[in-house]
Amino acid sequence: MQNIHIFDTTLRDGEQSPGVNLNQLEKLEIAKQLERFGVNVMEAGFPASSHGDFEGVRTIARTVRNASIAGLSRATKSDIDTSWEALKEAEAPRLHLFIATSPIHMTYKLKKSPEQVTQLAVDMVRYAKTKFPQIEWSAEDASRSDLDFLVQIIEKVIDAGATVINLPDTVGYATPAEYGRMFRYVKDNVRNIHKAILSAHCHDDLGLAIANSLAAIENGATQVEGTINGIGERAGNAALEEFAVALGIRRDQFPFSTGLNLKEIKRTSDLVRKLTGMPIAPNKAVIGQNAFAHESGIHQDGVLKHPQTYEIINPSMVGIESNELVLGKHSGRHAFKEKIEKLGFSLTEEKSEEAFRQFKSLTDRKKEVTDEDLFTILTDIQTAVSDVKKYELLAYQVQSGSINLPTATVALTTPEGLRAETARTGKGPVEALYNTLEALIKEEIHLTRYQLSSVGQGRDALAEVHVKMTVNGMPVSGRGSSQDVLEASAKAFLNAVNRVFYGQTAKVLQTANS
Ligand SMILES: CC(=O)SCCNC(=O)CCNC(=O)[C@H](O)C(C)(C)COP(=O)(O)OP(=O)(O)OC[C@H]1O[C@@H](n2cnc3c(N)ncnc32)[C@H](O)[C@@H]1OP(=O)(O)O
Ligand SMILES: CC(C)C(=O)C(=O)O
Repeated sequence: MQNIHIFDTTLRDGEQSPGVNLNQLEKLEIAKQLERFGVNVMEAGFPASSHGDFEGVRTIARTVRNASIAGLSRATKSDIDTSWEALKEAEAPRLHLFIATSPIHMTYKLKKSPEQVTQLAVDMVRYAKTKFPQIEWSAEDASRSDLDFLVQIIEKVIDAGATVINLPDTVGYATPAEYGRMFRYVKDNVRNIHKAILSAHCHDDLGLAIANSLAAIENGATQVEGTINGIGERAGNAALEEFAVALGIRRDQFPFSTGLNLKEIKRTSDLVRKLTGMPIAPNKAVIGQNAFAHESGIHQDGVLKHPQTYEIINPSMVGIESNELVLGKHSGRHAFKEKIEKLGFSLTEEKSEEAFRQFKSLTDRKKEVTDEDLFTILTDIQTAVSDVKKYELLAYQVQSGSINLPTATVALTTPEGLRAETARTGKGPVEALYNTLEALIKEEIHLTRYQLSSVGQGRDALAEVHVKMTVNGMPVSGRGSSQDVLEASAKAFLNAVNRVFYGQTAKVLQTANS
């Protein structure tokens, strides 16, 4: 059976989703989970785009050992040099070099003729080959490019040393038949194509990203690129979990295998959702909340009689188990540590102790502590930046009702280590709380998005808040969780503000300052 290489770009194209900005610890946590999921290549970022991205890529290159690490680069020597500096310590570094090949991109964006683009592509692949063992070359906007021009330029970049040829549907314009035809044409007409792997990279503007990826592998592609939860520019990229499950369920139609461990899908998806703050539609295929729910009587009757009447995917295939009850009030450190490992976390002694403290405090307030609760606590602790000065919540109180004006009182420590407290009113309890926090933090803050969701089900579910805001004009996001909605809201607010004080938001800082 033909094996398909999986190239994950959650940390690069996925991070290009509007409003998503991951710090280094968050990127690293996702990278480690992608490694567990079994991707062959992970694109860790675009090193030349900012200092923060450079550091993020370098950290991942130094840490992840079981996947090739790629970095995106324009066709310029300085982008290539920066990428090499970020990637050189990876086990299997890969440069992802791109340049657009469609008439519209060459004429209006690059302002170059096809001959100039060809020369630049060849020169830069040759230059990159002096550093990188693996070069993936992408013909940006391939699906709107002239096929014979594609054939010519691909032959030349392979001769120059490219080992992977990626043909992206950059703007999600292609239909499956067209996209498949392009791969067939390239496969049949590029003289030296046997020296390279052909790769598909699809966007979902017309909702065809998975259909197009499948058409590509039916026509010669042996690598597929995509992101977890389908996040990415505009309507997003091909969702890798959907692609993997489509192959798993319809092997009769698609006789291809991957090295992915499908049981890691749920965890990978949860982690990406949590850290990016990108919500998942309940009806999203494979990982949406309703993907395995049956509401109507006739369906329920069928499923009770024989699950496969209405259920083509067994939830356990993607790591969704029935909500397991875990550890309680009387559990000790040994059982807790074993549980941490089972959930896939590897914490330092200090972080493990902090997790145990938070777990114990939760068992005082919550009847049932589930795996989902623990996953939330552990993710927050694992990605918390502990060694920087920041704002910390000491205490808060909010009074709210239909008669009095909602009023919040907050006490916090400032990055200088001082205690500050004040009170403000608002139209509702969250606004009162945020007005108070704004009054305490001497920066110009504008909240642009507030999103509240619950982790798990039931009256005592944890609240999770994601916010987006600008701090002194810089866009930044934050998240917080707690059993108390207001505490989760305050934590999310401070988490966003604290990112500004930590170097990992360099990408955001640079963009805003430029
Ligand atoms: C399809 C894709 O997803 S491609 C990847 C897109 N991702 C991103 O853009 C995210 C990161 N980008 C960034 O941080 C910034 O755009 C940077 C740092 C890379 C560049 O910033 P700036 O130098 O300010 O340039 P800006 O983004 O405004 O314009 C891009 C320039 O690169 C050129 N360019 C675009 N693609 C390429 C390429 N593949 N090779 C060489 N040059 C290119 C453009 O023509 C333009 O050049 P010009 O200034 O001579 O007109
Ligand atoms: C850089 C390339 C591969 C890309 O992201 C696209 O064309 O969508």
